[in-house]
Amino acid sequence: MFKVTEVMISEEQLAAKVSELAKQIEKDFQGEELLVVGILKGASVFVADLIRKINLDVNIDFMSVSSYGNSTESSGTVKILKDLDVNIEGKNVLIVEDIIDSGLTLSNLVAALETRNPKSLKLCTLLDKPQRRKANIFVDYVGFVIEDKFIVGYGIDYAEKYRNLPYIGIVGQE
Ligand SMILES: O=P(O)(O)OC[C@H]1O[C@H](OP(=O)(O)OP(=O)(O)O)[C@H](O)[C@@H]1O
Ligand code: HPA
Repeated sequence: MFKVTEVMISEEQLAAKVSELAKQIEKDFQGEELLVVGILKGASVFVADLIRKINLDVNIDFMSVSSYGNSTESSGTVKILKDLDVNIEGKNVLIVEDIIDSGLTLSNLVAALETRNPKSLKLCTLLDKPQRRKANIFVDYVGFVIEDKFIVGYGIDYAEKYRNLPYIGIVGQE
């Protein structure tokens, strides 16, 4: 039976990091407009907290993409299940993810969005698991670099469960 066996990142630590990331983003985009794009469903909680700490002219949108079929393929195309509502040509775009693992989702998504000619395209992730990386991507804003443990909470699921936990927990065998 799988259960959440340990807290990896507390609610307080998450809140402090979200504020810190928001301040960096605010500084980098002073005087600019910003389109924040949350990747469903995992990033929904993080993006909701993050935008409320960014004191800039911010618009938000969401995308839903399917997981890559073949995990050994790093240059495939991402299947877009829900596209952006707006045209990003000439806009500053910040993609917000909950976690980067192999990096395949994000690298394929970046390749797809670059063809639409945004003014800038930056990446933000709450969690980064570099040990599992298969695609080489540069991430502009990283919350926490974590070890290779299966985690849940704060939007992140295990079989669609635990997204509503207010902290990041480790899933283990009971
Ligand atoms: O770096 P990668 O190995 O590509 O993995 C990261 C992706 O996996 C998770 O999404 P998931 O497909 O589980 O969908 P969800 O956000 O709806 O839970 C996460 O939200 C990232 O989008
Ligand atoms: O550790 C994880 N937990 C849940 N979903 C994930 N998707 C990539 N890594 C993870």
